[in-house]
Amino acid sequence: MLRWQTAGESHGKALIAMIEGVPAGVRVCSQDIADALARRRLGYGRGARMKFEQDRVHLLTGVRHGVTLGSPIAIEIENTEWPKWEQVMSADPLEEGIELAPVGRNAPLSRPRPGHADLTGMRKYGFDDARPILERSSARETAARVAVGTVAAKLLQQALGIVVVSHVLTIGGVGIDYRNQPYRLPKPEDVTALDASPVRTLDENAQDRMMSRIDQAKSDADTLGGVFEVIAYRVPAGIGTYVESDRRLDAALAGAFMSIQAMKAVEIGDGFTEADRLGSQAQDEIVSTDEGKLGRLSNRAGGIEGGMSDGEPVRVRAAMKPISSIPRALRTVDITTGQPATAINQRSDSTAVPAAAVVGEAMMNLTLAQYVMDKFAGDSVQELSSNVVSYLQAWPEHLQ
Ligand SMILES: Cc1cc2nc3c(=O)[nH]c(=O)nc-3n(C[C@H](O)[C@H](O)[C@H](O)COP(=O)(O)O)c2cc1C
Ligand SMILES: C=C(O[C@@H]1CC(C(=O)O)=C[C@@H](OP(=O)(O)O)[C@H]1O)C(=O)O
Repeated sequence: MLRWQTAGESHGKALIAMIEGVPAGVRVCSQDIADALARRRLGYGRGARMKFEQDRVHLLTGVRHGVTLGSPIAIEIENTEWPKWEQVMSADPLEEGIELAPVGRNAPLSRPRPGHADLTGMRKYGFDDARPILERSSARETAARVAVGTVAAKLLQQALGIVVVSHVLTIGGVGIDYRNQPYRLPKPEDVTALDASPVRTLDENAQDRMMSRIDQAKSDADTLGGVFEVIAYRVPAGIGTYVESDRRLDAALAGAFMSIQAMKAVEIGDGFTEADRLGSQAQDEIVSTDEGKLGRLSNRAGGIEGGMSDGEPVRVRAAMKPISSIPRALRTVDITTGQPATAINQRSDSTAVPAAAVVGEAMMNLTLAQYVMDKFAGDSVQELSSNVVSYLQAWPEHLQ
C-alpha cells in the first residue's frame, strides 16, 4: 500500500511531506523535486510571493545516494521567508528564544474572507482569529503534494514508462474552445515543450488571449479561474476495478483532483460534453491496428471504462474557481462584534490555473502510483516491473 501525507502552514518554518510504500530502487534526487516545485511556482498571473518565496528542498529520509530504500521518504520544503514570520508563526517561541511583540501588534484577523475556509474554520476550531485557519487552508500546501508527487512520478516512469503531463485549456472563460472542437490527443513531448511558456497552453493564439484576459482582470482589481487537463500516457489496461465502488479509478481521480484547493468540478475524458452527445457519438470504438494490437478510434472516455484504465491515455480535467482574495473590499462580519465589516485584504495571485495544473499532475501521479502498487505490488522496482510484464504477457498476442 502506498500512502502519503503533508504537514505545514503557509507561513510556517517549513512544509513536510511523507510518502510510504515506494519500492526500493527508484532513482530520485532533491533536484528533481526542486525542478517540479519551480514549475508549480511559474505561470502568468501569479502574485508577488511566488517571486520571493524560494522552495528550498531537503530530502531527509528513505533515499540513499539518489536511490529509494523502500523505507518512508520524508521531504522538507523550507519557507525561505521564515525570518519575517517567526514572530507570528513560531510553534514554540520560548524554545526558539523568540520575544513576542506586545499585545496588539499581531492583532487577531477577526474579519473572515468570503470564499475561504476562514469563517467556518473559526467557528469549527474555536478561534477568534482567521490566522490559524488560513495558514493551513492556503494552497501553499500544494508545494508539499508536488514534492511527493515527484517521487510517485519517478516510480511510475521507471517501473512502467508512464508519463504525466498537463496543459491549460481556458482562463477566465477564454482560450481553447474544447467543448466544441473535436478532441485531438497531444503528443507528450508537445506538452512538455510548453514548460517555459507563460500559460502552458497548446494554442499560441489562445495563450495571447488568456494573457490579455489576465492583464485586464488585474487592472480591474479582479481575479480569474479556468480549466486545465492532465494526461497520463502508457497506463496499462486494468488499473482500478468495477467490482467495488470504492476501488474505481475514475472515482479516485475525481476525489484526488477535487481535493486541490479551489477546484469546483472534475471531468474524466470529455466529461460534461459527453452528456450532450448521442450515444453513437459518445464511444471509443475498438479496432485492431496494423501491428495486430488493440486500439481505439478516439479518447472520449478519457482512458477509463468500467472504473478501470482501458489502455488508452487517462485524461482528467478540473475547473478552478477564480482566486477568492480579490484586491478590493468585500463584505463580511467582524466576528468579535458581529458588526458589518470589510474582509481582510491579502495580496494574492490574479490567477493560478497554470500552477494548479502542475498540482493536478501530482495528484494524477500519486493516485496512479497507489493503484499501481495495489495491483502489482513489489518491494523493489525490479519486482514491480516483472509483475507488470508477467501480467501483460499472460494476454494472448491479439489482446496486447
Ligand atoms: C496553486 C494555487 C494557488 C492559489 N493562490 C491563491 C491566492 O493567492 N489567493 C487566494 O485567495 N486563493 C488562492 N488559491 C485558492 C485558495 O486556496 C482557495 O480558494 C481556498 O482554499 C478556498 O477554496 P475551496 O473552497 O475550494 O477550498 C490558490 C489555489 C491554488 C490551487
Ligand atoms: C504560497 C503559495 O500560494 C499562496 C496561496 C494562497 C492561498 O490563499 O491559497 C495565497 C497566497 O499566499 P500569501 O497570502 O502569503 O500571499 C499565495 O501566494 C504557493 O503556492 O506556494
